[in-house]
Amino acid sequence: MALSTPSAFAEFDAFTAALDGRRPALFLDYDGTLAAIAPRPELAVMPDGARAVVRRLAALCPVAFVSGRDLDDLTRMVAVDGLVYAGSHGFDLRGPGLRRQVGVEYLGDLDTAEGLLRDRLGGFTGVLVERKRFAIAVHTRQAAPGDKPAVADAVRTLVGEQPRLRLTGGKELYELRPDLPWDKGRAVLALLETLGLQGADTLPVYLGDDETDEDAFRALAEHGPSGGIGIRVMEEPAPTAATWSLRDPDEAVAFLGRLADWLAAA
Ligand SMILES: O=P(O)(O)OC[C@H]1O[C@H](O[C@H]2O[C@H](CO)[C@@H](O)[C@H](O)[C@H]2O)[C@H](O)[C@@H](O)[C@@H]1O
Repeated sequence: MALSTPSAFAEFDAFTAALDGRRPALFLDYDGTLAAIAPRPELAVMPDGARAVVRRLAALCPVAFVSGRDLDDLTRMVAVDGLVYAGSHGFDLRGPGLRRQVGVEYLGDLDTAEGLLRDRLGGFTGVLVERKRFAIAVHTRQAAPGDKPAVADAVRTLVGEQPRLRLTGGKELYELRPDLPWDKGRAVLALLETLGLQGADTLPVYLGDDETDEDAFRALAEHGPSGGIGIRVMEEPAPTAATWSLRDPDEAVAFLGRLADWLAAA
């Protein structure tokens, strides 16, 4: 686990040298990576400038979004046609000629858990239960600080009662998802295979900011002969399996713009 990683923006020439003549296949996280963190999910809007850069890049190399958001929500927020989108942390995939859902047999478990969470957490002001097709997020960003330990206890108790689901974390949230060996990393590897991007001429590059993105960084670090590059978006150095970093979503957009210029000139 690296603690300090070079900036892919400040050291852009070194970053492009690491591509080693290969075309990047870009995998982009949404919240905290291209959209700044906001008080509520619907307020985390991707700037038009970011959308324009994504459109430019999509004409130059493969681009996919991989997010914890619900697939339809993610697709609506990004609003760029023709891309591959993976929602619910990679359980729900859609793109041109592509449709795959992992864990359909867990939808009933998620429905049950959602009902119980809404019942048990309804008394906590500011706690938001967000249902995605293949995951449930419990947001505590707007909760009273004094309520947060009780919310955490309630979530953990419920997960203990639902052995077919597992708990993951994130920025001011708890998430329940099918207890399957599937995550953003496995979804990215599956996409590389499905989209025919495993050739020696392509290098996967994943941008993300959160603990669920670490699954993708690890998967790419361990990925076959061609490997892959992880870029963690983070304001402070933190342990990460990524090998490069960017400071915040603004810098991520600036980096992607520079990458688009570089690819267009190449
Ligand atoms: O995989 P991502 O695209 O990074 O999605 C992870 C979660 O992002 C959203 O929650 C986070 O962003 C919210 C808006 O900025 C913020 O209010 C919240 O505290 C963050 O945890 C989204 O709502 C979740 O469904 C995603 O799983």
